[in-house]
Amino acid sequence: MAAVSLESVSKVYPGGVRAVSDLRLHVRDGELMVLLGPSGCGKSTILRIIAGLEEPTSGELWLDGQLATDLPPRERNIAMVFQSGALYPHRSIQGNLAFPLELAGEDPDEIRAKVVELSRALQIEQTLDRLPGSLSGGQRQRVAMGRAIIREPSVFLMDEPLSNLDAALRTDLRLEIGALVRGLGVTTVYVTHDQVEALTLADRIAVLRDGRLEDLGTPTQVYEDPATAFTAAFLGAPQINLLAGTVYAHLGEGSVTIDLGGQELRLPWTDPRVEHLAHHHGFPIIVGVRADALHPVSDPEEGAELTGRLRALEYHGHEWLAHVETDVPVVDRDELEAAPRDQRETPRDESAFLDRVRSMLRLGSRRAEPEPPSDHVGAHRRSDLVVRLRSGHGQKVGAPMRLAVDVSRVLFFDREGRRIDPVQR
Ligand SMILES: Nc1ncnc2c1ncn2[C@@H]1O[C@H](COP(=O)(O)OP(=O)(O)OP(=O)(O)O)[C@@H](O)[C@H]1O
Repeated sequence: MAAVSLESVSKVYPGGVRAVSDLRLHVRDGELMVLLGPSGCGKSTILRIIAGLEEPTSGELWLDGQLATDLPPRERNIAMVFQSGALYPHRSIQGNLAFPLELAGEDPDEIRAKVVELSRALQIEQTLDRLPGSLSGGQRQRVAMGRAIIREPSVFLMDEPLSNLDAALRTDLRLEIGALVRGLGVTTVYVTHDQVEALTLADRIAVLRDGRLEDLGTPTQVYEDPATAFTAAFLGAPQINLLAGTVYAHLGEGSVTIDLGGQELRLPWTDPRVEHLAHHHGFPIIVGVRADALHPVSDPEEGAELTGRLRALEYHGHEWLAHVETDVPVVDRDELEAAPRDQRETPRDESAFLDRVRSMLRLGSRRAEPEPPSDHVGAHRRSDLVVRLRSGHGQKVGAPMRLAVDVSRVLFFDREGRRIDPVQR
């Protein structure tokens, strides 16, 4: 039985903003579900609907098998922590933690015991007699979590609880939140736009885009086997390379090639993805290649190679990132935004396809190159491939670079951004 079920839930705010669209999501009992997506995709609205702070426009909410759509918030047995959990400034930390139990009329000795136990788990036992004003941001957030969880809610909701903390503290507290909610076995829905938080914390991640569920799976499923190009681009740093290609099935030769504007990748018939790719013969697709699926080599295998010129080398401490200029048309994530889904191009109508793809995913960080000079083909935008290197040793900026492509890890998406071969869930 799902502890929290949203059945076809939609939310349209007064004024017409559609924040959530036809969402079906089942959070299992004891599960830590992370809602991940860019700003404005509806994450907080979903959390507020679960808490009862917002009414869905349509659809149903079920809590522990009971229809809860119209249940008042206080009858839901749900606790919520926000970005900066507000504390009572004139009550000690002990008083803040005890407050929900005092309200519930619990025995003072039991309250004291619970407060001490929880403050130990949250590593704030030395602060119990102090006022919130004297605590660090991280300690205050620990108290806020403790206060929310002390009355043992059946569902724990967290809305970006770490976003106001510095990086080191975020890492510490992230680990502690995971340990705490798993230790207590409380069903938790955790909202963030930080992919690292999502990947490290979640049992499952629900990726949201424009109020819709884009993908749902364990961290490894959504990272390694993403259902859409949007998910692939949202998860992972550096961001996945998204290339525009065209599929050609060669029945005689027994292979499928992906034409990448002058360069090509080849898949033998033995590759299980070929069967699905062959249906797209003559059509443009999106090819996703993670930075660590590319390796500089002197003698790559035919059909698993991309060539270019090393334009820049970036030192990141634990790794180097090579920016390799190629003639491969790169799909620019900055320009990807919601595309109309009823639009259809004819095969090989690549410039229309690219225009659409550019307007499909709007997420990101990588800056587009200036418009291509005249020796570039068609309307394609030429840009860099990003390659992860363990060492920059021996690499010379400006030199030609041959890259072996780990074709088994390449992801193929149709022009709507959906995976061409079926994902495993
Ligand atoms: N009370 C409201 N009235 C009208 N529109 C709203 C209201 N609350 C949110 N919205 C809109 O609904 C959409 C979803 O907002 P929501 O806060 O749920 O997204 P989010 O993913 O949590 O964003 P963020 O990460 O920036 O907090 C946005 O377009 C937002 O402007």
